[in-house]
Amino acid sequence: MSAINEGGSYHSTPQMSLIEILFPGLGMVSASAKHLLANNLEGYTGLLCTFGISVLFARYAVRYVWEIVRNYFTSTIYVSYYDEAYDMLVDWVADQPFVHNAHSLIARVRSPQRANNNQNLTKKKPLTFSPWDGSFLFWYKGHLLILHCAVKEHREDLYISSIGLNANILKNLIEDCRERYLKDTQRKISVFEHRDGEWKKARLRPVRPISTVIMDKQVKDDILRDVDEFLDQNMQDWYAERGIPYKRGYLLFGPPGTGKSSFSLSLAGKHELDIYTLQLSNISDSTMMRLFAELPPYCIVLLEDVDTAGVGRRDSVDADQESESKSAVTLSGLLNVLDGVSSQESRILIMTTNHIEHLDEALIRPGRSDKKVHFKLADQNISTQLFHTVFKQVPNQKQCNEEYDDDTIKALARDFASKVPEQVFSPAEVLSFLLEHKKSPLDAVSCVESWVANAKY
Ligand SMILES: Nc1ncnc2c1ncn2[C@@H]1O[C@H](COP(=O)(O)OP(=O)(O)OP(=O)(O)O)[C@@H](O)[C@H]1O
Repeated sequence: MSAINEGGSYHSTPQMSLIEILFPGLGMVSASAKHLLANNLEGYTGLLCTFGISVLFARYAVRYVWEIVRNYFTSTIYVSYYDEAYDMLVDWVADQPFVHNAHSLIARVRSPQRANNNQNLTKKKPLTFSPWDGSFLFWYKGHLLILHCAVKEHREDLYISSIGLNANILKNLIEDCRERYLKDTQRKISVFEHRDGEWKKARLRPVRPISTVIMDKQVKDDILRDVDEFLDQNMQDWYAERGIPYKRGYLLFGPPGTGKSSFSLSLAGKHELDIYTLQLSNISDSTMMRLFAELPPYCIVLLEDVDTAGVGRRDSVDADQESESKSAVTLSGLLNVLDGVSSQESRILIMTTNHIEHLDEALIRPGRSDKKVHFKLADQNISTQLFHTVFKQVPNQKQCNEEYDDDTIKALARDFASKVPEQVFSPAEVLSFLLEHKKSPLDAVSCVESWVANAKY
């Protein structure tokens, strides 16, 4: 251990050594102070120097003591930005009184989906503030806690610490955040996307009743029964006893706007499952493998438009090109991940495509796509049901449509559907037309022929 003597050289003393052990660097600071004063820096200059050095040292000492306290006398829970616990904690923190006194904050526009049920969202683009980049003290159930926000490359990780070596109060807090978050997100589906090679919750979508996705009744009943059966409580054991991997895959195919994505979201809502969506065109095989390995049990993995992701038929893909591809998923990479050990069990895979004919046989064989569901353009039945969806009599809206009783609506629906040519328009197109005339079913019927003529011919 060294200090500076009057001549500027270094020497060691036992006292200094002890101080240096407790506060590394203090010896240097105090020797420098002595040195300055010994050189006859008098009056205010000397005082100012001493004061400055003391302040510097005090800050250093406080930080040092704090590090010791933090490491040996506190408990800490770390919450990663990429984990859903982060969303739970941030939502809770944003509503805490200590946020008002925080000196470093981040402002976010809170989307209506993320707002609490009891929050007034009449204001356009409501703002929410949360602490950012710093440490913040607050009280929780009589305990003094510290929230530390550590910003790294535009993202922040959170740490909460309490005094004492028992982390129970911190666990209680996270559990409270979780309960509150689940209450706020009831009847909503969490949609996860990949960001920086990790899953991150991107949005909450309101649950859409499966009855509002209009398709052939038999086809719908068949797939719903299949999913119900797969998710049955005893099914995992059933699969395990027979050594069959517990996973199920569906391929939804058909023209754009026929309800493939809507059906997937409704299915997730019906079974209270989260959806993990992957855009295969902008990730590599290794990233995809890691993401699949990190999937939680019981979720839906949605691979949309698989035909556009460069995983088309093997005969149309240059073998060299496939093996060299480092930035996009390859067909063999995808097949490996769907079958491999890293692929999470107890998950439902849904692939959607507009062009089933562009997909390799290997991708759509049973085991990877256990059921293939054809989503069709609107036929008479679909057009009739869409008409009912838009003009159905809702009790508290009856006064708007009181001149139309159920029988009249039925008759108008039949009339409307007979004027829409079969297998020409997608349900999305028919729905869009009906919404333009949502105030008047009569208008919808009288305008449909000219719409058909203008739209397609
Ligand atoms: N069968 C349907 N029943 C009810 N609504 C539908 C149906 N098909 C489409 N729609 C409506 O049209 C819109 C687009 O549908 P959706 O995105 O589900 O189609 P998609 O088949 O997934 O299209 P794409 O192949 O382009 O992804 C949705 O808002 C949905 O409400």
